Amino acid sequence: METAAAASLPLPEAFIEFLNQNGLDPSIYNSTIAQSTPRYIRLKPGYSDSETFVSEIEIELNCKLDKVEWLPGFYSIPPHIQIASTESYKQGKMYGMDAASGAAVFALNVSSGDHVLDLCAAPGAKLCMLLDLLGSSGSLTGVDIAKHRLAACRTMLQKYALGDRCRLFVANGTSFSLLPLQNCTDAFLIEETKETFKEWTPKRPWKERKASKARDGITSKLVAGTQEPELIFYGRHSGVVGLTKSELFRISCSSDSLDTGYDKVLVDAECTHDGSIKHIQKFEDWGWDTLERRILDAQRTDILTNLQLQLLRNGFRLLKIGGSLVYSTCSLTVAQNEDVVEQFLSENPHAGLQEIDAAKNWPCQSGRIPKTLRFDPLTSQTSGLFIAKFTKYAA
Ligand SMILES: C[S@@+](CC[C@H](N)C(=O)[O-])C[C@H]1O[C@@H](n2cnc3c(N)ncnc32)[C@H](O)[C@@H]1O
Repeated sequence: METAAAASLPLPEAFIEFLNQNGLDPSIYNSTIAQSTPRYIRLKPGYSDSETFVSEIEIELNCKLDKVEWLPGFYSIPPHIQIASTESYKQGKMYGMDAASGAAVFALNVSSGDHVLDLCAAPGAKLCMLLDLLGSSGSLTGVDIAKHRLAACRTMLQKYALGDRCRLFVANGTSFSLLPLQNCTDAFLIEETKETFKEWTPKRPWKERKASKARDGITSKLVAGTQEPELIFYGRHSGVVGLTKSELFRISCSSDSLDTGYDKVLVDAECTHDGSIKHIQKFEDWGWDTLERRILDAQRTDILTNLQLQLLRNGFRLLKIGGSLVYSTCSLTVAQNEDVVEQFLSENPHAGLQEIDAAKNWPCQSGRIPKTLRFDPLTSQTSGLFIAKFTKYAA
């Protein structure tokens, strides 16, 4: 039956077989669904409940904003509406962000004062939302292995003056070990003779730029985790200002019996992006053979699932006892989601899945493991996303 329905879709047979193997309905990749799925925008807190502001945006976009009742601050707009040229977007009062992605951030339950780690942070849509939820206390540490992507994230933080409590590291998330600064700063006596971090400025001395350029060449060799994380941005209240370099890097987690750590960790892992219909549709232009290489190749999937598991393990290692970790991917395959969760739980007796309370009103379904969630594009009217939330019972 499924294959017959799928035959009418412009998808290669190998992809349809892949979907069937993963228990996915090929009809979700129907171009009609892609065209009818709305776009979502997130309004900055302080603006999201202002009727005047909503009306202003409606005039700017020349369309009606429909409030997403199940997700605070989110509105849907017709899929063809472009937001990038509007003043509200340019001023950082409105962001383009899929509602399912917003749900992954919301699931983390970030509150003011939390120390949050975003282990796969670039290009930063979720990081910006995390910072908005954090408000004026706590801290956020963003990590990504791709320097150019994290640099784009930094540009956004600077442009919208969002990064006051944030620091960004180019580093391998599978081995990143730096703890939030609040745990150790009190213990330091900052010696005046040592060079300390001054307030961040994009204009760095020539000597520093040269050193950074030399490091760029080796960023791609971060894989084995031997490379020191590279701090590419820090805000005035991120805890970095006033520390020496050795102090910054000493605050690291070296033992497995960690009783301090981050209150909240987001692992929005690298994946095949097959849950995004818009992404899959791009292969019509890129060529279906590219899709076979990037999504269907078993060897690549093995490498990816291994990476996802390692990111989850390390994120959990850096989580404090009683803290929460959200693992999310925009893949709908079991291998990158439930299998990773199952494997992780089997090796971590101190990890448990947590119910996502807010999800009772969300348009999603349970994953194959109870308490995990799947946003399926067909029923949720969002992009596809998998979410699992863990807590740490002991070190
Ligand atoms: C799904 S994207 C993250 C999207 C991001 N959370 C956002 O909301 O904009 C996955 C990210 O993981 C990063 N990544 C891949 N391998 C990594 C690793 N070993 N350590 C840290 N980041 C990694 C990629 O560079 C990519 O930016």
